[in-house]
Formats: sequence, C-alpha cells, structure tokens
Amino acid sequence: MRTVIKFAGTLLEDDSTVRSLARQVAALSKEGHEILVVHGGGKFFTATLKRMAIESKFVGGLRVTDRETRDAAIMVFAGLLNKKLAAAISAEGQPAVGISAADSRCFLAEPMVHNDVEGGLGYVGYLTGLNLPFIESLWREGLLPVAPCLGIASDNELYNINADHMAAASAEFLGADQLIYLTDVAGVLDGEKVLSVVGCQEIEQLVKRRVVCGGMILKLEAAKRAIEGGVQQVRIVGGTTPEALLLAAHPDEVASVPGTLVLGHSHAAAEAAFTAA
Ligand SMILES: Nc1ncnc2c1ncn2[C@@H]1O[C@H](COP(=O)(O)OP(=O)(O)O)[C@@H](O)[C@H]1O
Ligand SMILES: CC(=O)N[C@@H](CCC(=O)OP(=O)(O)O)C(=O)O
Repeated sequence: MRTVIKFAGTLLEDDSTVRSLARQVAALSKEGHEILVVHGGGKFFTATLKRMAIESKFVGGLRVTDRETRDAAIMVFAGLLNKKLAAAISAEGQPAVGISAADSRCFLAEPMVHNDVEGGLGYVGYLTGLNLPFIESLWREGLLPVAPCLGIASDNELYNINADHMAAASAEFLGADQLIYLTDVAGVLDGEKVLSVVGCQEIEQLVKRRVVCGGMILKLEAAKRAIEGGVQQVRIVGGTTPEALLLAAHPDEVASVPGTLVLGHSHAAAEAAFTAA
C-alpha cells in the first residue's frame, strides 16, 4: 500500500503528539506501507516571522511570500520542523530521511499566478511533479522520506507550497492508494459533530452554508484534487485522537474509523443509495 501522510504543523508543536504519531508511522512502515510524510508548519512559521518582525499576509489562505519570507520558510520548514519529525520517526525504529525540494530536485514546482494580488504572491508555488525514482530508491533501502512543503522551480528557486495541496499532488504523482490528513480537529465538523463522510460534490454547499471555512476549505479542495487524480482513499483525521493514524490506515479491520472519509462523486452516490436502502 502506497500512502501519503500529511502532518499539520500544529501537531509538531507538542512533543508527546509527535512521539505518538511517529510510533504509528513507524508501525505502518514496518507492515510494508510505502510512506511519504509531507508536513506543513504554518502556525509556527507565523510565530517565527513575528519574532523576526515580519508580518504575515494571506490571500485566499495562501501566504504572500517575498524573498525574505521564503528564506525563513526554508529555515523553518526544511530545517527545524523537518529534522524534528524525521528524528522522531527514526527514534521509533524506522529510519527516516528529511528531504526537501533542493535535494535531488525531488519536488518540482511552478510559481502560482494570482492576478488579484498586486505584485503577485511572490515565492508561492504549486507542485508540478516529483522525482519518483529517487523516492522509490529510498523505499527500496528501507528509508522513509519526510518532506516539507517546498518545491523547486525551473528558475532554480525554492517556492512555498500550501502543505495540503503539496500532499494531494504528491499522492497523485506517486500513484498513492491512500492519503491521510492528520489535522488539529477531529475531522470535518458540522457544528459539534464529525461528518464521517463528505462527498466531493457536497464541498461547495458546505462552503456556501459556512459549515466549513478557513483552512478546511483548502484541505477539502486538496482532497478533491487527490481523488480526481486517482487516489482511492482520502481521510481527514484528528492527529491527537488515540491511534488515529493506525485506525485510519486499516479501515477494513476496525469497527469505527475516526475522522472524515472524502469520497468522489460516484462513490458518494453509491454510499447514499446504500444508506437509503
Ligand atoms: N467545518 C470545519 N471542520 C473542521 N475544521 C474547520 C471547519 N471549518 C473551519 N475549520 C478550521 O480548519 C482548521 C483546519 O485547517 P488548517 O488550519 O489548514 O489545518 P492544518 O493545520 O491541518 O493544515 C481547523 O483548525 C479549524 O479551525
Ligand atoms: C503558500 C502557503 O500558504 N504555504 C503555507 C505552508 C505551511 C502550511 O501549509 O502549513 P500547515 O499545513 O501547518 O497549515 C504557509 O506558509 O503557511
């Protein structure tokens, strides 16, 4: 099973959560999953920029990234957070290697054009490809790649990529069977209730009805993209829910899977028919 696991940056801020999730990642890897971990770090990055007296500005959920901000993004994402996560997984017995777009050009990007923003978004990109032979060679050697949300473009510059989009595109380009978003909430919420299933065709309505807002909009859009790109199973799961990752990765073996399963159009129709029957 080929699996992309996206870590929300907020989960990396609590050491016991990092240890617990690293243990679960290592266990899945030992079972034979070919895993790519993709991580963000947006909240921690905002706090770091504040300490550097750099103000954060977002347009449509994306951080406007000038050169100074981009350089800081490399330090925070590919430096501190990436090393922390790779070290935690390695400590659980699964050797992990932190790789960024700069290493072997393993994540390719192009600049994102945003006509509504004067001067554009700067060094913000979207993933256009990855170095599959390089990643497969790591798996063959028993190594687990851990990648921050950065890509390298044809101008040889590193670009800041929204981590949810990066995970979805990576899952598509790897031909992954499953994509698991580990986030800081229990799943997609409707008020207090976790929605166990969301169909792609429902996403627009959920946004219109303001059931989802903020970062969850980008996450659901990214999930939809992954499904349209051929990823069979996409789940949004609370990273602090006990054993959430192991349960989400074995949906057929457990009575109740935590979080939200995002389904493609035809799947959702089938599910609705099944529920109605
Ligand atoms: N309906 C919703 N269900 C869950 N989270 C929601 C919803 N609407 C908005 N959110 C917000 O989306 C956030 C998750 O998105 P984001 O911050 O981008 O996640 P991550 O940290 O996983 O990248 C939640 O912390 C919550 O504040
Ligand atoms: C372009 C853009 O907005 N990049 C994001 C990348 C980090 C991210 O997405 O982190 P989380 O997954 O923790 O939210 C940013 O700079 O905040």
